[in-house]
Amino acid sequence: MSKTSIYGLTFEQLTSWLVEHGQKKFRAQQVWDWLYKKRITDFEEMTNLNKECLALLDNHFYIQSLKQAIKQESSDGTIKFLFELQDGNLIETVLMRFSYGLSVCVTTQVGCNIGCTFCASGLLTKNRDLSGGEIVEQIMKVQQHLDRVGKNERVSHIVVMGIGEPFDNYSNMMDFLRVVNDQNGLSIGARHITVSTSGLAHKIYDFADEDIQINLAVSLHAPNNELRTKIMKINKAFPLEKLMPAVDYYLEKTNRRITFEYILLRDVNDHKEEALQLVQLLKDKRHLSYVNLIPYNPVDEHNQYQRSTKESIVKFYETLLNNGIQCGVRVEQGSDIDAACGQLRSKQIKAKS
Ligand SMILES: C[S@@+](CC[C@H](N)C(=O)[O-])C[C@H]1O[C@@H](n2cnc3c(N)ncnc32)[C@H](O)[C@@H]1O
Ligand code: SF4
Repeated sequence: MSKTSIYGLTFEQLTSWLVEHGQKKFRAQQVWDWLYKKRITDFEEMTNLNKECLALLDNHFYIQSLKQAIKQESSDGTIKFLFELQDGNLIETVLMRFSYGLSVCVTTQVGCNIGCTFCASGLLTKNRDLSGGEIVEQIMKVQQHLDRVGKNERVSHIVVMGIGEPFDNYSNMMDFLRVVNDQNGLSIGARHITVSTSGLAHKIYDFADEDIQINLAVSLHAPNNELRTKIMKINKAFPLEKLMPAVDYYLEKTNRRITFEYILLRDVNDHKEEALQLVQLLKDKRHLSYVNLIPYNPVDEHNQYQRSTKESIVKFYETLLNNGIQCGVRVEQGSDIDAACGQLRSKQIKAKS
């Protein structure tokens, strides 16, 4: 029987599993305290569990499987981790420091099949989905790094914006969200967690119907179908006529704000014309919309794109703002390391091949 990651179980799943295996319900809280409060990595350290329970856990689960392959530290405090999974695949996880706290960007898939034309993550097609446990373990590895540094710092925010399309790995992503949000464990507030999608409209409906208050970001990047299809192939399957009704459903159902991500690509989508089209697209939902303008992180393989000039970024921002659209320009993190998501992984794979 092959073991699975204990991080992949929600509190309810662990409780039922323990009860089914003849253990008392309260053991679940003991196990979670060891995992998420004391953050141990070996079942033997769970000293208040009886031998039978320890053997049971040890026979069915493991705690950690990710190996740190590379750690790059930026002068601004950003740390990028490259982890090797049990099967040898590589993934990235990033720790970022903001005035409001420490945020971790997690990966949900090994590669990505959506293949956006500007993204390093999509350079290598998807090998497989990550399990819920493998996504949770990324947070635990970063938290354990912080524990070792010893400044009593805690991961306070999560962005599901690493390699992969989270809505293409929906149920594992939801298990992950339930584990990290659970008050019995890490208790990271739902409003401190953001999931970003390239726009899988049917899953936006599902996400709106979930009983959890996680923030949603939609990678828009263009205000019309022609341009969006050029930049993002996914727009063929989910054009704006499908995406925007899903967005409207989400807003109506949750009454929570959506962030629209918009990478500014020089002379591609950064003119006044596109800014005005974006205003039109969002004007009926501007009270619940926020546009995050993202300076493009150059990727060698996508050299058809350049970062917009500072001047055009400011003009685009002002056009949105003057027309009543709430917006901001993303503060860059880790620009002196392989900052674009998926870049460190693809470089490492190229170097090995
Ligand atoms: C890597 S994706 C992962 C989440 C999801 N697949 C999505 O596309 O929203 C997270 C965000 O990074 C952005 N991104 C990808 N490549 C980028 C680059 N080279 N420079 C800046 N942002 C980039 C994406 O457009 C998206 O908004
Ligand atoms: S931007 Fe998101 S969806 Fe597009 S290729 Fe990159 S990870 Fe995949």
